[in-house]
Amino acid sequence: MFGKLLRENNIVAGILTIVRIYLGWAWMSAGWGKITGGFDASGFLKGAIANPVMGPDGNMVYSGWVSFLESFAIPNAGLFNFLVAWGELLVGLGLILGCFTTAAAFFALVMNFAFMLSGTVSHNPTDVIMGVFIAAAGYNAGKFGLDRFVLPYLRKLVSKGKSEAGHSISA
Ligand SMILES: COC1=C(OC)C(=O)C(C/C=C(\C)CC/C=C(\C)CC/C=C(\C)CC/C=C(\C)CC/C=C(\C)CC/C=C(\C)CC/C=C(\C)CC/C=C(\C)CC/C=C(\C)CCC=C(C)C)=C(C)C1=O
Repeated sequence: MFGKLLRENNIVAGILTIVRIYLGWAWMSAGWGKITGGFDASGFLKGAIANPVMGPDGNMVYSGWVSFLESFAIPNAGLFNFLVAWGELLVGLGLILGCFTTAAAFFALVMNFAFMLSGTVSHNPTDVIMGVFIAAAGYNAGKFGLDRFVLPYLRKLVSKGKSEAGHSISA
């Protein structure tokens, strides 16, 4: 019942539009700041490895993640500087405009979890709460946005492609 309300109700769509724009603005300005300010994640990554998240027993909780940072993220810091800065900007734009909203919310969550696993709390948990509602609402979160036009257009394009493929097979 709650799922249906989230995914179909117009008032919920209106509330999610406000949440989307608020969250999108935060992502977009963070990304824009990184792109224009020259961003280097390597200091943060080294810090995350030196001070990993510890459990109550004094052991590392996310040792697999720390290995990933050490063996893949640090040697490819240039790639992550690009991915994080532009990812933040695009996710922000997508959420503000309501364009590919579900995909934008999904990638926002990927980044929130990457930051939290690296030991930063900041406003990641509240971003996650907003992101989960936006992603769970699917089309309804972008109903008052570009998704209203973009998704039906893409659906038409795909079904046209499918029927053309069908013709060529049967011909
Ligand atoms: C509070 O948090 C925090 C931050 O701060 C927000 C931070 O920084 C940081 C600091 C961060 C660092 C120092 C980096 C740390 C690095 C790591 C931990 C390494 C590991 C990192 C990762 C694994 C993350 C990697 C990044 C990923 C996966 C993100 C990738 C993102 C994308 C590819 C973008 C996806 C976006 C989508 C899908 C939305 C796209 C939609 C748009 C752009 C809309 C555009 C629309 C238009 C332009 C309009 C045009 C219209 C169109 C197209 C439609 C046409 C219409 C028709 C009808 C045809 C921390 C810690 C933090 O704790």
